[in-house]
Amino acid sequence: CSSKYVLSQMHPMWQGPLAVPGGDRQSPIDIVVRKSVFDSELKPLVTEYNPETCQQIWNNGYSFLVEYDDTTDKSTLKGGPLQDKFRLCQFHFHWGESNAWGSEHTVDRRLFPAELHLVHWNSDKYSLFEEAVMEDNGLAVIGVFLKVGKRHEGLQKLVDALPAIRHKDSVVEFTRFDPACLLPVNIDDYWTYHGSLTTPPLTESVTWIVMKQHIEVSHDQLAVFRSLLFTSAEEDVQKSMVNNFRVQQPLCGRTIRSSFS
Ligand SMILES: NS(=O)(=O)c1ncc[nH]1
Ligand SMILES: [Zn+2]
Repeated sequence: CSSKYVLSQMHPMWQGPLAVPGGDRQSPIDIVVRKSVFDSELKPLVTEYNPETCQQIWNNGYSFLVEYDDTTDKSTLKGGPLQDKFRLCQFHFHWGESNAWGSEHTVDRRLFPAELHLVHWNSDKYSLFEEAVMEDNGLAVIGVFLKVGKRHEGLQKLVDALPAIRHKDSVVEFTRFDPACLLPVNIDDYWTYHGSLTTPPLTESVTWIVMKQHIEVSHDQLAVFRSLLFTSAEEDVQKSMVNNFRVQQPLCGRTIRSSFS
């Protein structure tokens, strides 16, 4: 599936090139439900997250990341489509300037106001994220759609920390946060496919696991996400951190499997 470089004026460079030369398993994509294939061999996902491994929250100039200590197998993911054990290293979100869009993946073209990504790397095969990120089976990212509705009590601790990291490269200590509280009630129903990171280095090393069930956050909670800035404190022009999602990529004949029929 050949790809061409097309850089539009409005294309923010943080997204990296719109297309990766020779990339035939890029993300994000639209999940066409009726074209997904039920795979009865897919197992339930097993997450074992230890809140004690939560370390900091920071603004990296395109999203905010909650980072975990991944020097030991304390917060892990296994099962589902995965053969190995994966270690949680961080989670972050993508969102829009309005509630009408913001997610990276879509379901039958349906957009959600935001999407959570929990990023894990294969600690059975590799010893560092930086190593795993270059390998086919190196990463596993859980995607969870966010809808605007009732306030998410577990998210509020994170929302309250955001004003302290408004600018790019700001970081604050953030501890004892259990990312399991951000997962939907039902994590047995998901779609899975082989894809890539959606931000640089865009490497094709991700087993994507996109949850069918969304979580709800309040309008006000999402508004605080939008109060973050892409820009550092020194820059003259401050740009609000919104629409930090990548454009969708060609499926290139890939099959999306579902864990449910
Ligand atoms: N958005 S993503 O989860 O594909 C990602 N994680 C790290 C870099 N990019
Ligand atoms: Zn992401």
